[in-house]
Amino acid sequence: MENVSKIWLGPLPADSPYVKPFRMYYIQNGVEKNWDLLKVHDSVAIILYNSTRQKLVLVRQFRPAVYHGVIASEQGNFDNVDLQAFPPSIGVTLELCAGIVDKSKSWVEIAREEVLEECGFDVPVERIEEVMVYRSGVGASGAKQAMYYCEVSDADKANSGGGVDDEIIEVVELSLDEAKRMLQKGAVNNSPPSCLMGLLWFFANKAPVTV
Ligand SMILES: O=c1ccn([C@@H]2O[C@H](COP(=O)(O)OP(=O)(O)O[C@H]3O[C@H](CO)[C@@H](O)[C@H](O)[C@H]3O)[C@@H](O)[C@H]2O)c(=O)[nH]1
Repeated sequence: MENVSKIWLGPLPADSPYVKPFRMYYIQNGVEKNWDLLKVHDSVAIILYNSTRQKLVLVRQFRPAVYHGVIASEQGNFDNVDLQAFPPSIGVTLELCAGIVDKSKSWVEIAREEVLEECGFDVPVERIEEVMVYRSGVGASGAKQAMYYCEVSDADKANSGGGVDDEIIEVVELSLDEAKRMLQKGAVNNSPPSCLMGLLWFFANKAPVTV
């Protein structure tokens, strides 16, 4: 996964299918203001719990934006990045199974497809429960994300997951203790807030009661 050998930046092409930057102007309290925005796709994310193995199912992947963010925080810019000093592994995240809403299907159907493509579980939409809907990137994109929960079992496993086309996604099973450690006070990890919130929701609402 971290077999990344060369990294460089370039200007955003105007026809990017993923990100469109623009400036919004508005008048608030009689004062003209503006705000620079990014239009990005809405998305779904799915908390997956494998009850056969009592494990949470997450995904690991190299995230260019996280790699960039880590280096920008550390060295203040992204010039002359030294791959020895900043190995690509620093841009690898642990996240909920997720996907962008870029097709005209219902959101829960898109969630079902992501569970199959990324994690290899074939479940009907009736078993996917909506948890909550929120806005991410409130400073830059305001994109909507719907979070779902689905309990799976080994019997639902249809393939090994890993994504489609040239996606490189590793399926990771976390014990509940390992997941709890991600939420401990002082924990530092690369996971997005949606993943951490999803884990908190799981522990508050779904985790098996242990005596
Ligand atoms: O610049 C880009 C952007 C996306 N892709 C492709 O598009 C896919 C989109 O992936 P998908 O699995 O549909 O969505 P995610 O990348 O998982 O991202 C969603 O899930 C994340 C975790 O919740 C959120 O942070 C994001 O905002 C949300 O879009 C990627 O894998 C790539 O194949 C590119 O090739 N280039």
